[in-house]
Amino acid sequence: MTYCVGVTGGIGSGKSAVTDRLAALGITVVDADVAAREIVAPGQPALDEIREHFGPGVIQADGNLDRAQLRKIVFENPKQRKQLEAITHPRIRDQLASQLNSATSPYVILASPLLLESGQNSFADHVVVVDVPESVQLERTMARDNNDAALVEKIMAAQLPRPERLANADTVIDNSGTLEALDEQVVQLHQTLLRLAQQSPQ
Ligand SMILES: CC(C)(COP(=O)(O)OP(=O)(O)OC[C@H]1O[C@@H](n2cnc3c(N)ncnc32)[C@H](O)[C@@H]1O)[C@@H](O)C(=O)NCCC(=O)NCCS
Ligand SMILES: Nc1ncnc2c1ncn2[C@@H]1O[C@H](COP(=O)(O)OP(=O)(O)OP(=O)(O)O)[C@@H](O)[C@H]1O
Repeated sequence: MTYCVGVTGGIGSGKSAVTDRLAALGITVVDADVAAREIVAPGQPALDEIREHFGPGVIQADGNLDRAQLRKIVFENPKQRKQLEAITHPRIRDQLASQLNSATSPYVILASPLLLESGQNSFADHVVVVDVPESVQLERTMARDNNDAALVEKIMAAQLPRPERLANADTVIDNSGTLEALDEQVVQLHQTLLRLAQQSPQ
């Protein structure tokens, strides 16, 4: 398999800001949030299981998952979140494996908010953590998603605490500054990853 770089970070830390820039440099980005949507598309078995477990109230009239409804249920109740993860995570993992296997760029990115929590880091040869203080995570996520602070805090509480995430990093990208400061770090990161990928015995 192509040299795999896991990119993680809490909600709103700037994973997409980093991976969009790497994609623009020609690197294939496999995204767990995208895979999570693909495996619950209408007609997929995971959507039927979600309907059976959570009831018809989490399905919209057009047959798509009512994400806002399910979001409220699972982040209010850790037991329900675990049930949803039991349905989705094995399928997300299979989807990621198949997408990673078909990548042909010099290295491949696996972007995932739950890289460490869900064991997806077993795919990764190198782990990059995109890091900001929790106050910045909260502020940027609220500005982006129009969610209230209480919900964002509950989502953050369902993810690894910042010190534990940082303890698992091979490289840390500090995204507390401007997007220009991020650009500079990403250019350097790309050079480092090209070198590591080239050195890696495949
Ligand atoms: C609950 C759902 C329907 C809410 O959908 P919504 O469109 O509002 O959010 P989206 O999927 O874009 O996720 C937004 C962010 O929430 C966080 N998040 C999502 N699921 C989880 C989870 N199970 N635990 C902790 N944080 C999570 C991530 O930071 C993610 O980037 C959805 O997040 C979901 O199906 N989650 C379970 C699958 C999963 O774990 N996905 C994360 C990638 S592995
Ligand atoms: N350095 C920065 N300065 C200002 N805004 C930023 C910066 N980096 C990212 N943002 C903005 O913060 C928000 C969160 O960033 P982004 O969507 O990249 O995070 P993410 O880690 O991918 O989030 P999620 O886990 O929810 O998918 C976005 O609106 C993005 O445009």
